[in-house]
Amino acid sequence: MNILVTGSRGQLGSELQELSTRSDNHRFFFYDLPDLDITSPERVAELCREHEIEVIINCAAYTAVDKAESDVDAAFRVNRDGAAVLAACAKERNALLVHISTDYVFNGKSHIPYRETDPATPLGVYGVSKWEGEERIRDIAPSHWIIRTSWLYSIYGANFVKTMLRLGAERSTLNVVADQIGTPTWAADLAGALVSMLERYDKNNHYAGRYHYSNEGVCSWYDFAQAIMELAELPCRVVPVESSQYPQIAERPHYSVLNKSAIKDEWKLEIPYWRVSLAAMLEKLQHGANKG
Ligand SMILES: NC(=O)C1=CN([C@@H]2O[C@H](COP(=O)(O)OP(=O)(O)OC[C@H]3O[C@@H](n4cnc5c(N)ncnc54)[C@H](OP(=O)(O)O)[C@@H]3O)[C@@H](O)[C@H]2O)C=CC1
Ligand SMILES: Cc1cn([C@H]2C[C@H](O)[C@@H](COP(=O)(O)OP(=O)(O)O[C@H]3O[C@@H](C)C(=O)[C@@H](O)[C@H]3O)O2)c(=O)[nH]c1=O
Repeated sequence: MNILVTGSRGQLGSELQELSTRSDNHRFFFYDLPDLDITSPERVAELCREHEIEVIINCAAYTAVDKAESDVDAAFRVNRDGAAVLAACAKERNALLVHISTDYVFNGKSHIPYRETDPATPLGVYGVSKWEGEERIRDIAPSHWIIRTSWLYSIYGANFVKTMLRLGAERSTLNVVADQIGTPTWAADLAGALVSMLERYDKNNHYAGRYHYSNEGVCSWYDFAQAIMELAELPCRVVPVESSQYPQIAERPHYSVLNKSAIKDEWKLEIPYWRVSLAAMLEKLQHGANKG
């Protein structure tokens, strides 16, 4: 199949690029700004025509959670309107749209892992813009997978793991919130899951579905930071604090663990435990693979 990957220089897009070199079954076409702006219907249509695209994987997004609170129009333009543009193009071409969304569509009031059918009531602009993007896709594209994930990190780009490694090397103590609970996800695992699903995708069988995917297990950002320091053997002491002691512009959900039963049962995926994946990512970084 011919697959277009948007936002290809981000964390997930870069992991897909790395994986694509090992896939003989598909032809991947990777695009990011400025060559492809997903808010341009003309450019999206042109590239899809040129490469005879059958699947679009949308990794493009506005992901700056705090900045989105003041940069509202930009967040909605990419996360809602860009998603709608891709959905319209997928419909026109009879193509599958694989769209990535977030645990931040939930308000965090639950105490059991969120299912795909649980109501979305996002707390901030980023979450609302991603939720509205999901809704546009459901309304427009007959064939789509909406895949919600959480706490992504990668050797590529900027993320919490790299921030902790940097701060851990500079400081002797670090305050990290312990009352926000979720699950980290190595973007390499998510990329692998997407490719594995696409290997088994039947393009004659239109399907609209929503799935949750993260690594296995549960932790707070504090636990995550603690594990990073331990595995990277950094002497920094991580101090657990409440969200109120670490003021941020956007409110984050206190609990955003995702229930992954649907994707595991339907696609027979084996998902690694978050600490195992963290160790694998750090190992890769240690071997000089730090990208961006
Ligand atoms: N990061 C996380 O923790 C999580 C992310 N997600 C979701 O997963 C997906 C992938 O995230 P991740 O890889 O971390 O994202 P990144 O922020 O690493 O990458 C997003 C990419 O999209 C590009 N982009 C931004 N605007 C446009 C546009 N208008 N047209 C085309 N490309 C654009 C960005 O370019 P530039 O950098 O130049 O702006 C960047 O290269 C996103 O949908 C995100 O919402 C879900 C849960 C957690
Ligand atoms: C750097 C730092 C962060 N924190 C807190 C802030 C925040 O609550 C949490 C994580 O910080 P970040 O800024 O990396 O988190 P954030 O940008 O909220 O990460 C989110 O990004 C979007 C795109 C998603 O979709 C989410 O799944 C999630 O990954 O850790 C500390 O407590 N101490 C620190 O020193």
